[in-house]
Amino acid sequence: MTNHPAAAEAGLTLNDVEIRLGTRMLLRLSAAVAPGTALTVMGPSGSGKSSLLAFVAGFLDPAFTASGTVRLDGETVTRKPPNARRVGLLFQAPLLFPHLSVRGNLLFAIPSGAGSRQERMALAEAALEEAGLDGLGDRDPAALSGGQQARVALMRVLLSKPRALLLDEPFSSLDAALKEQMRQVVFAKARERGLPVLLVTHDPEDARAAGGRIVDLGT
Ligand SMILES: Nc1ncnc2c1ncn2[C@@H]1O[C@H](COP(=O)(O)OP(=O)(O)OP(=O)(O)O)[C@@H](O)[C@H]1O
Repeated sequence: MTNHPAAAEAGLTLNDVEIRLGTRMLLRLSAAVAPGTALTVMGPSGSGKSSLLAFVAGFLDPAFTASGTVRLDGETVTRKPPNARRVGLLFQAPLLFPHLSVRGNLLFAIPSGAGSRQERMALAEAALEEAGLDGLGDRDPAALSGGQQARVALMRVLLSKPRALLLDEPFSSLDAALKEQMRQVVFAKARERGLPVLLVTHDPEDARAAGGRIVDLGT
């Protein structure tokens, strides 16, 4: 059997990533995040956590200078535009489109070319069911609870078939019980789908739930 180099490098790889703001070195990081595992990045406010996610996703503000490489499943994407990278982002707020129904939000995420309209509808329905949201497809996102909105946001990002999940304080707006529930759901689904996760958080409980390595930019 041939040992294909790309296969040996499944997941998200950061090589010698350096991000500077003017003359200030914000961060230096090399890491390999295997499919279904997580890397948690912690550190004080202003240490560059969100900038790291922006660099990996391809939309780092030009105020920063960055070097190093980002690889996804062996493909170097450092110079590719965000849409060609196929990474999925989840932020503190669910950021659902308010003018689309819940189903519309899910359909919007499905890559073009993912089958007929009927097949796409079936994917959206399956996602609603998987998230325990059956029967809520016609609602406006604003008519859902915070926990339900968070689950729509998660299913929307998973339907986009990302090669990695980038999470920026994804649970911080949820109350304690929901927070724990969403942690379980998000990391279980990432493991199930074999997605590498890059998590930025202030909360050690998020890091615990994610498992895997923790990098502290403050030390
Ligand atoms: N567009 C920008 N132009 C100039 N400076 C910026 C810009 N965005 C962020 N910064 C600065 O860059 C530094 C790193 O910001 P970043 O948001 O990456 O930190 P962070 O660790 O995610 O912080 P927090 O935990 O508060 O979200 C901060 O000093 C911030 O003020």
